[in-house]
Amino acid sequence: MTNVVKLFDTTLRDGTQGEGISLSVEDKIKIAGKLDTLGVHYIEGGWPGSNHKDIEFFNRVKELDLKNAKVTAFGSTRRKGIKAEEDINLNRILETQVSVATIFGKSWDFHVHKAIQTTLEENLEMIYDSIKYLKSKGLEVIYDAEHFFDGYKNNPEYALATIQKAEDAGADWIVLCDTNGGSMPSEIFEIVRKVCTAVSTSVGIHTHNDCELAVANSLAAVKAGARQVQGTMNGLGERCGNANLISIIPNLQLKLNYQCITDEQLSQLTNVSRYVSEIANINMPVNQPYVGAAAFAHKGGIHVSAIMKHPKTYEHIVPELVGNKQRVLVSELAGQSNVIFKAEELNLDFDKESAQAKKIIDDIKTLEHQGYQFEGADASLELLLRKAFGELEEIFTLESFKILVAKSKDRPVASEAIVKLNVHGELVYMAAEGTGPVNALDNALRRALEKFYPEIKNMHLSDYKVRVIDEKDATAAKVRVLIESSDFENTWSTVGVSENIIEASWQALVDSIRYGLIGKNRTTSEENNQQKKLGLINH
Ligand SMILES: CC(=O)SCCNC(=O)CCNC(=O)[C@H](O)C(C)(C)COP(=O)(O)OP(=O)(O)OC[C@H]1O[C@@H](n2cnc3c(N)ncnc32)[C@H](O)[C@@H]1OP(=O)(O)O
Ligand SMILES: CC(=O)C(=O)O
Repeated sequence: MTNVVKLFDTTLRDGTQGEGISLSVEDKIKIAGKLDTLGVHYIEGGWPGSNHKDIEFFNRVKELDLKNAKVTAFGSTRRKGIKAEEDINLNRILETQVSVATIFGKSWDFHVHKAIQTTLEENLEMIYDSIKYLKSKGLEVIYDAEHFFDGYKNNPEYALATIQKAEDAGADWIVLCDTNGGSMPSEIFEIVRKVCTAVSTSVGIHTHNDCELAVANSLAAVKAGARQVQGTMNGLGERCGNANLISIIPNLQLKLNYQCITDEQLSQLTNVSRYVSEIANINMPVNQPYVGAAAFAHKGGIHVSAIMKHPKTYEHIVPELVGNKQRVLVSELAGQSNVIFKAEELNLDFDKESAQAKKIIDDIKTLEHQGYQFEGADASLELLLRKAFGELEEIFTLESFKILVAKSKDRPVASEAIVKLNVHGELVYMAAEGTGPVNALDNALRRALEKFYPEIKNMHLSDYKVRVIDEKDATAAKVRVLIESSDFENTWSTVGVSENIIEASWQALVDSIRYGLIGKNRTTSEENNQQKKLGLINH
C-alpha cells in the first residue's frame, strides 16, 4: 500500500462553521493561496448552494494560479422526492465550474428516519443519483459519508450499503466521517480496516474534535488504510472543531513516515498556522503543538541546562522542520543555564565561571517574587541583562512627572501629563494630553525625546495589559503592567510593577522606549548569533 496521504483542507467550509469564525471573500482567497503554498491537495472553498459569498469565492478563486491544490465545492446529496438534475445544490456545484465536487450523504439509519425523514431505500437512491449526475458532468467526486461511524455501530449492513452505492455510482473517494466526534481511536481503526476490505474505492477520513481525539482518530484511520485526511488549519470548525491538519501533517510525515507535502512546504507550517489564525482573528494557545510560540520554549533550569548540551534532551523534533524555533525563558524557575543561554543569544561577553550569572539569577528571582514576570517581557529582560553587563547606555533620566486628571459635572474626563527629563545633560519639559493618564504620559515622554531621537515617531504601543497581583489588597493592590510595542519591523514587550498603576506603567513605558532605541544597533550581532545557533542545532 502506498504511503502517500492526500490532504483535504476544509477551513473555508467546515472551518467557518465554527462559532465566531466569519471570513470575507478576500480572507478566503488569501487563505486559499496560503494553503496552496503549504501543498494541500484539495481546498474545499465553501457551499455554493448556501450563500452569495461562497459563490463569489468560486468565481474569484479561478484567478489564483494554484500550483498544488484542486478547489472543490461542497453540497449534499439531492433532496428527497426530486431528480438529481432538478436539485439546486448539485447544480450550484456545477455552476462553480470546479473540477472536484464533495457531497455528503447519510450513512446512519437513525438520521435517515429523523433528519431527512425518508426511507432507507430512497436515501440509497439519493446517494447513487447525485454521484452519478456529477460524474456524468465529468467531475471528480468525493463522497463524504456523514455519521459513518455512528451509523456503522448502529447498523453496519446499512452503513456499508450506503458507501457501496457511492462506489457503484463512481465516487472517486469515500470519506468516512466521525461527524459527532464521539468515536475512540480503537473503534475508528477497526471500522476503517473493515471498510478498506469492503470497498475498492480509495478511503478518506473526516473527524471532529468533540472528545479531543480528532487528530488521534485521523492517524488511526490512516494506519488502518485511509489515504485522504480531511481537516482544517488549527482545528477550526463546528462545535469543538475539526481535525487539526497543522498537527496531523507533521505527525504523519515526521512520526509515521507517510508522505504528504515536501520538506520545504513542511517548514512553512508555523507560518501558515499563524497566518490563518491572524486572518480568522483567533488567538491560538501558545502551547499549540508543533507551531505554538511555546512548543519549543524551555523554562525550567534543568531543561535549559540539558538542551544546551543537546536539544534532543527536551525536544521531540528539530523545530525548524516545521518552521518553529527554540526559545529559552527566564523566570524564577531559571538556573544559571537560562542566563548563559540568553547572554549568548545577545552576544554578551560572559565569564561562565564568574559569580555574575548567579547574581543575575538572584536578582531575577527577587524581582519575580515582587511581581515582575520576565517570560512575557523579553525586552525588559534584555535591558536588565545588558545593564548587569554594563552595556546599557542611559538615554535619559527622569527629573519628575506630574499627571492631572480632571472631571467636572458637564465635561468628560480629561488627562494631562507634564514630564521633566534630563537628556544628555539638557533639561527638557514637555506637556501632553491623552485619552487617559497613561496615554498622556506616553505622549509627553515621546514628545520630550523626539528632538533627540526622531526614530521614536515610528514606535507605537500595540497592547497594554494590567494585572492585579494581590487581589486581597483591593484598590491598594500591586499591579503588573505589560506593554507591547512595535515599529515597522519588530514587536517587543516590557513590564512594570508597583502599587501605583501610573508608576508601573511608567516603568514599562520607559523600558519600551529604551529598548526601541537601543534595538536599532543590535540587529547584526543578533542575526549572526542566531545563525550560529541554527548551525548548532543538530539532533
Ligand atoms: C456535517 C456537515 O457539516 S453538513 C454541512 C452543514 N453546513 C451547513 O448547513 C451550512 C450551509 N447550510 C445552508 O446554508 C442551508 O442549511 C442550506 C441552504 C443548505 C439549506 O437551507 P434550507 O433549504 O432552508 O434547509 P434547512 O437548512 O432548514 O434544512 C436542511 C434540509 O436539508 C435536508 N438534508 C440534510 N442532509 C441532507 C442530505 N444529505 N441530502 C439531502 N437533503 C439533506 C434536510 O432534510 C432539510 O430538509 P427539510 O427541511 O425538507 O427537512
Ligand atoms: C461532512 C462533514 O462535514 C461531516 O460529516 O462532519
